[in-house]
Amino acid sequence: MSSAIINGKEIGQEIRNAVAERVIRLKEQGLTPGLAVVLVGDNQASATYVRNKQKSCEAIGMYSELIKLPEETKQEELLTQIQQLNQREDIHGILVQLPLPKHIDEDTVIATIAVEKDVDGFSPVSVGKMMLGQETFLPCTPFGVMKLLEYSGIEIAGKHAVIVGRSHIVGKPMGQLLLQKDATVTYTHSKTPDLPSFTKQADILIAAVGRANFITKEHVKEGAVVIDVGINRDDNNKLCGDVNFAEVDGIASHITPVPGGVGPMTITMLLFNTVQAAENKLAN
Ligand SMILES: Nc1nc(=O)c2c([nH]1)NC[C@@H]1CN(c3ccc(C(=O)N[C@@H](CCC(=O)O)C(=O)O)cc3)C=[N+]21
Repeated sequence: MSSAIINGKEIGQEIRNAVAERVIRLKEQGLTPGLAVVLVGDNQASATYVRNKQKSCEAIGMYSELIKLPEETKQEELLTQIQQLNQREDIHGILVQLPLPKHIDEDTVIATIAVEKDVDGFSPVSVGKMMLGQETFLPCTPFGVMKLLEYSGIEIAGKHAVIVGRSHIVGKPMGQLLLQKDATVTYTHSKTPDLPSFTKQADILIAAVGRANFITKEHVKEGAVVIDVGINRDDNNKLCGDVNFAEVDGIASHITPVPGGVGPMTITMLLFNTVQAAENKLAN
């Protein structure tokens, strides 16, 4: 029997519809939620992502503004831009598209974003609050995965979640959010010896390694829920995840496809956070 497909496009759309309703309520009160996306340089993939984010904003009636800066932008200039966005009344969320050019220090840039506008949830204060279980913007990709699990009726408490990958923006926060829902969490990564001996124990397996088709049938226990966070290009330049879908299909109970799984949820939760930021401003 083949695995149940967790449809991120569909679940994302359902959440976006609810977010669109909140946009209407805000507009009735004279406030249009606004997202600023800062793009430095001309990375082709980044340009595509940014366009998708803007289109998604417009589709639900939000305002979005692209601040496009040249590759050779100095760090100081970028920081000044962010400080200006921090001050703006019409901008509620700020996203600085990563990666940034090598001469710019990402940590410094992200730490400059006002915490109440940090809709990516990447700033040190946001991360600290998340760790403490305090109210804050959650990073969009792990937040989106939590929504996928919730909408698919997958129980988390008491389950063994194994994370493959320890990035600041996916792996680390993903484990934290699952832990907060009472999963037992194991972190694995590129230096983990005998990876399958760990991943084979997973009730919920999160693949966030960034290597095409890296997770194969040897890694997966019968009946596991497999969440594929990867966005890679295979040898034929086709979009694919970290999981070898064809191999794992039928072993997993549930699996997310790429495209149409986690990706659309990342953008959905960005919209969600931005509307929340606007609502917070109205409340304060
Ligand atoms: N500050 C910052 N925040 C981010 O959230 C951020 C970032 N920088 N840098 C780049 C990554 C990548 N990312 C994606 C979001 C959605 C899809 C997505 O919607 N993917 C579609 C397919 C899109 C396609 O066809 O190419 C899918 O999986 O179905 C992909 C990738 C956000 N990122």
